Amino acid sequence: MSTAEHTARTAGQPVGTAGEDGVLAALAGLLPSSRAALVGTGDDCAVLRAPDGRYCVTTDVLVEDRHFRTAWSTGHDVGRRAAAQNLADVAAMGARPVALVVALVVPPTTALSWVTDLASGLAAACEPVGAGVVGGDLSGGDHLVIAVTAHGDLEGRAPVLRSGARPGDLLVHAGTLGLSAAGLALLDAGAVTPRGPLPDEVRRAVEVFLAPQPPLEAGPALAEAGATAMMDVSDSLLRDAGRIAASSAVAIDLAEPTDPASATAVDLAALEPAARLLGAQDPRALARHWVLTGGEDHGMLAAVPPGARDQLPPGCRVIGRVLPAGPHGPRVTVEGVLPGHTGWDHFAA
Ligand SMILES: Nc1ncnc2c1ncn2[C@@H]1O[C@H](COP(=O)(O)OP(=O)(O)OP(=O)(O)O)[C@@H](O)[C@H]1O
Ligand SMILES: Cc1ncc(C[n+]2csc(CCOP(=O)(O)O)c2C)c(N)n1
Ligand SMILES: [Mg+2]
Ligand SMILES: [Mg+2]
Ligand SMILES: [Mg+2]
Repeated sequence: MSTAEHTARTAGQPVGTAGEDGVLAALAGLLPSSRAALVGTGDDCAVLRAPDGRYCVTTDVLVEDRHFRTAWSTGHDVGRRAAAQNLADVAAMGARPVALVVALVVPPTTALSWVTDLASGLAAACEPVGAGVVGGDLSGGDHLVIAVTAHGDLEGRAPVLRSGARPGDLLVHAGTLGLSAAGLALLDAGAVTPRGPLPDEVRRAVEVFLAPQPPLEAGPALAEAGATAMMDVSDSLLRDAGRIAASSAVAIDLAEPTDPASATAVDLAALEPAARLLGAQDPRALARHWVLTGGEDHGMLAAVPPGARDQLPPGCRVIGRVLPAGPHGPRVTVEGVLPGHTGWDHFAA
């Protein structure tokens, strides 16, 4: 279908029924392309040609009550999270973040200290990786909105796209899986209060939800190790592995997290206390659900050739394998089984 036909057919449809992919498809082809774009829309970052090389750029927005609640998160937490999710997109190209610009929409009643806390959170996330905040914009509005644009230096490496995974590759992951979703579930149920004393066994989940700490070093390290495809996990392991599968025209089979021999079994064990605190009838099943469908941990998910197994960066685990697409086309299975619910979609029906 041409973009014009697509636009005509879908014009009256609310975004709430189109789904994120539907909204992006409606935009695709209407947006002007850039002479400088080596990689345009569709990956974690665009890659632009610069006079002496190429660099990455990406943007992500945080919206009050959609991504965070001020009853749970301090300004510092939101600043760390806003930086982290963009730094993770840069790292997921195999680049090192260098500079952010930050646009803020702030209701007039917001305490100035919330905004200065936000700045200190941005600094806390950026300084350790040598990135700076070099500009932004300010507006008043009804809700807090934080839009961050991040720039990354590929240091001469080729960018690692979502589209390069090949059958035979190993699927690897660095970082946590499901902790953020567990933290959200605990806060949402009122099982913990963020600024009250947190039980030790669930502290990490709440902390990761409030301010994820992606293993940013793993991005460039995986690129150096020969990663063929990479992205950060923002919407869920299943959904984002599905994006690598679709972009690369391959199938992906994940290890079963409830199998004690699988690399994701450690995630399951870390999540079960949270599931028990929530009174889940089957804590393992809820923990498995978080591992597979929870987003916002922002770990690095990559495909690597089997020969790279011995050069994986610290903390990187093999969690699945890349297969030919087969008669069903690109898709993600868990030990051969097609999962039902897959993860977060802002515009899911
Ligand atoms: N409004 C838009 N206009 C043009 N391109 C867009 C727009 N929104 C998203 N995209 C592009 O679509 C692709 C997928 O976006 P998406 O936001 O899902 O990726 P992400 O930022 O890696 O993930 P997340 O936002 O879940 O952290 C990216 O290449 C992004 O630049
Ligand atoms: C108050 C509150 N309710 C729900 C969630 C869960 N959530 C929101 S967006 C998202 C996916 C990634 O977003 P994006 O694709 O925009 O990066 C998830 C898992 C939250 N963080 N805060
Ligand atoms: Mg991403
Ligand atoms: Mg995004
Ligand atoms: Mg998303």
